[in-house]
Amino acid sequence: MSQRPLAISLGDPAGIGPEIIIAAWLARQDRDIPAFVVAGGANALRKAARAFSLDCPIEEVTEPAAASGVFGRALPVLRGFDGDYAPSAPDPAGAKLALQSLERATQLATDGDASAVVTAPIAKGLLEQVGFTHPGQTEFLAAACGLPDDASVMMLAGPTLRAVPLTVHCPLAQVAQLLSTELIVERGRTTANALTRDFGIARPRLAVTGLNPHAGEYGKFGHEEADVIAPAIAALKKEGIDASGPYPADALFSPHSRAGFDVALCMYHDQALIPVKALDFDQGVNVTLGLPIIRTSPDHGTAFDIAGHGLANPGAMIAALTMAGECAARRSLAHGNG
Ligand SMILES: NC(=O)C1=CN([C@@H]2O[C@H](COP(=O)(O)OP(=O)(O)OC[C@H]3O[C@@H](n4cnc5c(N)ncnc54)[C@H](O)[C@@H]3O)[C@@H](O)[C@H]2O)C=CC1
Ligand SMILES: NCC(=O)COP(=O)(O)O
Repeated sequence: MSQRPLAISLGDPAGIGPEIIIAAWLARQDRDIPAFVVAGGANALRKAARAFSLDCPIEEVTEPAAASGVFGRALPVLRGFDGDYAPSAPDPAGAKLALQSLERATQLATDGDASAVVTAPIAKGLLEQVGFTHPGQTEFLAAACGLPDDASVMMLAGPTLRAVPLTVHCPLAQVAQLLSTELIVERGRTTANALTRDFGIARPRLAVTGLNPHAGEYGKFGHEEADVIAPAIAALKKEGIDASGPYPADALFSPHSRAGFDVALCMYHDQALIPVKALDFDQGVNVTLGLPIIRTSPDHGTAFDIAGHGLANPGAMIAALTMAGECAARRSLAHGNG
């Protein structure tokens, strides 16, 4: 296992980020969670621990390398910037802290000082108000790695199902125009490579959904399956990738069908995220594929409605930390650092 810590961004301090980070630290021994360091926000985390009367000492560190030594006795937090803890009351100051933390945690990974970045939830609309210009963190991370926004691919992964939305944060009305054979081939290729590199699946099986009801019903309910999706599947197969479909999306997530693939490539956000969250909400991980760095995140959002109430389940954050650690170990082994 790599000795470098995982870097966690705080997320929006008005959301459930602080409480699930603290809960994950408290579970570190029981759940065998790799050492992590939070990028900034020591005051906010200290106040959150106090608000829940949790025994979570916060220790500020100046270097990420110090985090692994601290992790057993205290939650290590990188010194540098801070803010307040006001659960359920999002404001621009909190959004600014969330952005600073995201930028710093990402930099730790791109500089090689952290083995992966794990992001706590942010509210994209609020972040935009303080200068965030990307649709989401998935695209921000690609840019931080010096790649075009569309180089990164979002995958939602739980114990039961993995699913990739091929189009993500866009109006549903634009999905059909945004889909192209090239986009499906590129994202399918990135997904297949990442499942091999980071998840150890030698020959991943990709099941591709249709866009329309009944995958178009022989053209009666739409033509994207024949015009755009089937040619992409043929091109992926030609590259030696085990892709099949297009399948009617309504039946693809049944237990019978799930046994036959490693990942579903879905045409739009909700087609992919609804089944993963319905099946695995408290263990669902959002993982970014196609980058030189590893990034995971819990599948859920800021949950402003329950922040500060002690209702947040830390399971998805713990799963994100565990998955990041496993992917980092796999990359480290592949580089001969085992
Ligand atoms: N990875 C990220 O940074 C993500 C951020 N978001 C952002 O979060 C904000 C709120 O989005 P919503 O659609 O309301 O989704 P949400 O996931 O924040 O909340 C949906 C529902 O699930 C509940 N919930 C969420 N996480 C929970 C947990 N760990 N334990 C117990 N209950 C939980 C909430 O209380 C709420 O009722 C948006 O601004 C969105 O941009 C949404 C998804 C992912
Ligand atoms: N619905 C997933 C989501 O909003 C997470 O997006 P990102 O910030 O990880 O790109």
